Amino acid sequence: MEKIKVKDSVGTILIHDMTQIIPGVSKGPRFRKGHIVRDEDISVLLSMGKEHIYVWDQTPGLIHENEAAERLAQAVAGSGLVLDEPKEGKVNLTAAHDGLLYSSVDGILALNTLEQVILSTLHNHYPVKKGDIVGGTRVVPLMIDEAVIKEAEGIAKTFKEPILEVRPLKHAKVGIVTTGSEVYHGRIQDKFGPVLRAKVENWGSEVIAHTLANDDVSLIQSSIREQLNQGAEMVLVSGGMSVDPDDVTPTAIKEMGAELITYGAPVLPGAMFLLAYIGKIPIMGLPGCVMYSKTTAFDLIAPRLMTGERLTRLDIVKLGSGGLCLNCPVCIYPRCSFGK
Ligand SMILES: Nc1nc2c(c(=O)[nH]1)N[C@H]1C(S)=C(S)[C@@H](COP(=O)(O)OP(=O)(O)OC[C@H]3O[C@@H](n4cnc5c(N)ncnc54)[C@H](O)[C@@H]3O)O[C@H]1N2
Ligand code: MOO
Repeated sequence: MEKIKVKDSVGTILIHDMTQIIPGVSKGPRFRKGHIVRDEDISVLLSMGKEHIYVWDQTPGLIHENEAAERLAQAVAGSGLVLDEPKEGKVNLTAAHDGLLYSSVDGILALNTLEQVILSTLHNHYPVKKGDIVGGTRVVPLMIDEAVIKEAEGIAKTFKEPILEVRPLKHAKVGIVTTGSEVYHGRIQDKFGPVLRAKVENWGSEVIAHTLANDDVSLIQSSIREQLNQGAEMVLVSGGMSVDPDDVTPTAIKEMGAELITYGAPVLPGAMFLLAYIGKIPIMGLPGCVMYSKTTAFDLIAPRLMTGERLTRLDIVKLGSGGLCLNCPVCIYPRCSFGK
């Protein structure tokens, strides 16, 4: 590519965004691609350390960084994503709606293995709000061989699912069965139900029934059945999940003909979590920590179920790496390592 002295560049067209960084103040394009250099720009360009600029070079087979970034973004984007305009050679992918990011670890690796190709994303299963940036694409050089981008596009097509996708959480009718003799007999006030209701509503779903049940297998089972008859599409059973003789919730769920996916999850807090299905309907057993701790296994697993994903035991055991909550004085999940 031909370069010319900035001093001689008045009237030429910039072929890429030119970034100015003022430490502690700002970072961004001071001049955009396509800008026609004016007299008064020369001193600014020199102050940004640019003594030379490139002149457009139409070498066949090479494409500009902006086009490369756009094509990469299009290749990886599935539903629920918006592609921003290229800025400084980079294209951001933002969430078109609230939901959960599904990002393919293998797909991201395959693309980044190509020289000079960059795809950077949030973690798989990151909860996102509409407008959040979930990933970005760019290439390293200003002009890149189009064959590299074609290869990236080909790789993206070999994956069954999109490399990046934001899935919305579907509205679910949720039933809650709160176990525990102390609550059932009114010895203490129920503090679990309100926590679960708030989480369910925050995920855009609704609680259609809330039943208190003594620590009694058949009473817990009949409470679950009744909620299923009322149309529950997900049932949460709280308490009675650990090792005391009165902890009968797992037995109740297992013995009512549910398909047990897991009793136990490599997540702290939330190790005594249970997931089972009756037909398509997930039944979860939630240990006491789900009431006590701000974020637990429940927060990692329930939103995935609400996207319609059917989870296997392997999905649950994969949570071990990153499954340890740091118990920060103020919870900043998901901006932390939990669930990553
Ligand atoms: N030796 C062991 N101890 C504990 C284990 C273990 O494996 N071995 N597991 C621990 C873990 S992890 C958890 S989490 C807790 C609780 O598990 P549970 O689900 O069995 O909880 P409960 O025994 O039913 O209740 C614990 C505690 O919370 C109060 N509670 C329960 N439900 C309500 C409610 N609806 N409203 C208000 N308060 C409620 C209950 O009164 C108890 O004080 O066990 C660890 N221990
Ligand atoms: O299940 Mo406890 O569920 O680890 O705090």
